[in-house]
Amino acid sequence: MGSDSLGKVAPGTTPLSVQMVAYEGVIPRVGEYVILEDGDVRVLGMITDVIMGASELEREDLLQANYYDKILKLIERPSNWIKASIKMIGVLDGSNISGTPKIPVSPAADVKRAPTNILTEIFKPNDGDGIRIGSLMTRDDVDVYLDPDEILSRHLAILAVTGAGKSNTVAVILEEILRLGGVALLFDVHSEYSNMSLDCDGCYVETIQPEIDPLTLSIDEVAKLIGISYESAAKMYIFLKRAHKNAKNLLMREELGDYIRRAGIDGDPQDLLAGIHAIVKLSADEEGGSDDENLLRYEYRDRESILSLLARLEHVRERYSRVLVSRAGEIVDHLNYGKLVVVDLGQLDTELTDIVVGKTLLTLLDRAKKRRMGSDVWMPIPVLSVIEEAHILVPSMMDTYTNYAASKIAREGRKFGIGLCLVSQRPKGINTDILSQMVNKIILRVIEPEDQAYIRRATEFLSEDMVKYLPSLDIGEAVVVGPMLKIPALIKVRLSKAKRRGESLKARELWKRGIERKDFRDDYYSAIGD
Ligand SMILES: Nc1ncnc2c1ncn2[C@@H]1O[C@H](COP(=O)(O)OP(=O)(O)OP(=O)(O)O)[C@@H](O)[C@H]1O
Repeated sequence: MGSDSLGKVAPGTTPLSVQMVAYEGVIPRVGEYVILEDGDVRVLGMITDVIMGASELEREDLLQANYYDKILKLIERPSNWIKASIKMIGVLDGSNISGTPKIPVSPAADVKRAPTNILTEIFKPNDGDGIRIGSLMTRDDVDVYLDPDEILSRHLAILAVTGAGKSNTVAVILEEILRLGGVALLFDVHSEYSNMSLDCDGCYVETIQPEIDPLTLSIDEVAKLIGISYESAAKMYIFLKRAHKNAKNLLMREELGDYIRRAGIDGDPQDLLAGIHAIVKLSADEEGGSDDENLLRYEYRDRESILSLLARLEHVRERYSRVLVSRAGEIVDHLNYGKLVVVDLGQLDTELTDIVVGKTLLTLLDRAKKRRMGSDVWMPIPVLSVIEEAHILVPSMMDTYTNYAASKIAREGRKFGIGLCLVSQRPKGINTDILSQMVNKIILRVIEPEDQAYIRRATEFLSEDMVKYLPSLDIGEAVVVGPMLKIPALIKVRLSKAKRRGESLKARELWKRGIERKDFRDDYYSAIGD
C-alpha cells in the first residue's frame, strides 16, 4: 500500500457511486478527492460520507455501555473499520475529465488520494489567469481559480447565513476582477464597503453617494418614487403623466423656471420634478379651471386626487432632496477599467434604494446594448454588478423595480457583457426565477433546511450530497458549483486584505478602548460645551 492509498472499492458498486473500505489506520475526509484505479480506467470521485465501526462491539445484544467496558478489558482496543461513500465525478484522461463511467467500477479497485498535480491542473485558471478564490477545503496546497468569463456570462449567487463569510468572498472576487483590469459596480445597502481599500496593484475604488437627475426618470419611475401606479391610483397616475409631459415640454422651451417661480417652490429651472410639482401646485390653486394649457384641467370631484398628488410630490421632494439632484450625472459614468464603483445606499430607505438600483441596472444594460450595437456611447464592458441583501431588492414575494431590472440582466446580460452577482443571507427570500439564472453559486454555511431545499431547487449542479455539507461548514468554507469551475468543489475562501466596515465587531476590544479613552457620554458633552 502506497502513502496515497486509502483503501479498496467494496462490492455493490454503481456507475454513480461506490463504497470503499479503508486500510487500517487510514481515515478519509469528507470532501476529499480520490482516484479509483480499475485496470486502465481512472475515475475521479469525491468522498461524501465516512462511517466508522468496531467489529467487537457490533453484536446487537450489547445494549449497555458496561458490556463495552467488559469487552474492552479483554481486548484493550477494538478493531475499528472505516467505510466511505464516494460519488463519481468523471473518468480521467490525464487531467481532463469526461462524464461519469458507463459501467460500475470493479470491486477491490484501488482508491487513492488524488495527487496534487492533477487537482492543481483541474482547478487552475483556464487561460493562464483567473479569480484565485482560495484553496480546496481538504487540500490547502491546491489553489482554486474561478473562470471570470463564466461569472460574467452565467452570473453568480453568494449565499450563506450571516457571519459565514459572504462579504469577504465578495471582496476577494472584486479584488481579483480588478487585478485582471475588470470593471465592477457594487450596490452597498449597509454602507459596508464604502471607502474600503482593496489589495491589488493599480486598481481603485470609488465610493459614490447616489444622485439621480429627475429628468432621466421615466413616468413610471416618477410614479414609483411617489408610491403610486396606474393599477393602485388611476386618476393620480393620469394627472401625474400629464404634468410630466407638460413639464418636459416646458423644459424644452426653457419656460419651466417661470412655472417653478410662479408656484413659489424651490427648484432649479432644469429640475423636472420641481416642474411637475409646480404644475400640480398651480393647477390646485387654479381649481382646475385655468386657461393655461400647461396646467391640469379637472372636475371638482377630482380635486381630492390633485391634492393628494400634490402632497405626495411635496413629501418626496423634501424626503429625497439629497438624491434627486437636477443635472446629476449617471452612476454608470463613474465606471472604468480596473475600478470598483461602490454605490453607498446606507442612508436611503428601501423604496429609494430600489429605484436607484433598478434604474442604474437598466441604464447599465441600455448603455451596454448601445455600445454593442456600435453607437458611440462609451461604456467599459464587461461589468460585474453586485447586489448585496438581494432578498430585499430582488424578493420572491414582491414586485420591485430591481426585480424587473435584475431579471432583464439575468436573461440578456450575457449577450451585452453585464454580469450579475446576488448576495444574500436569506436565499429563500430571493426571486426563484432570478436565483436559478445565477448558474454559478458559492454557498457558504446555510443552516435552515428550507433555505437548503430552496437553493437545491434553484441550482442545476448541486447534488443532495453537497447540500448535506452546508450546515456544518466553518467560516469561509463553501460549496462551489457552476461552469466557473470544471467540477463542483468544497473550498476554503482565502481571507481578503481589503479593509471594510462590515467585519464582525470585536466587542471587548471596543469597550476596552472606550474605557481607556474615558469615552463617556457626560465627558463627551461637557467637552463639546453642551
Ligand atoms: N475565508 C475566511 N477566512 C477567515 N475568516 C473569515 C473568512 N471569511 C470571513 N471571515 C471572518 O468572518 C467574519 C464575518 O465575515 P463576513 O463579514 O464576510 O461575513 P458575512 O457573511 O458577510 O456577514 P454578514 O451577513 O453579517 O454581512 C469577519 O470578521 C471575517 O474576517
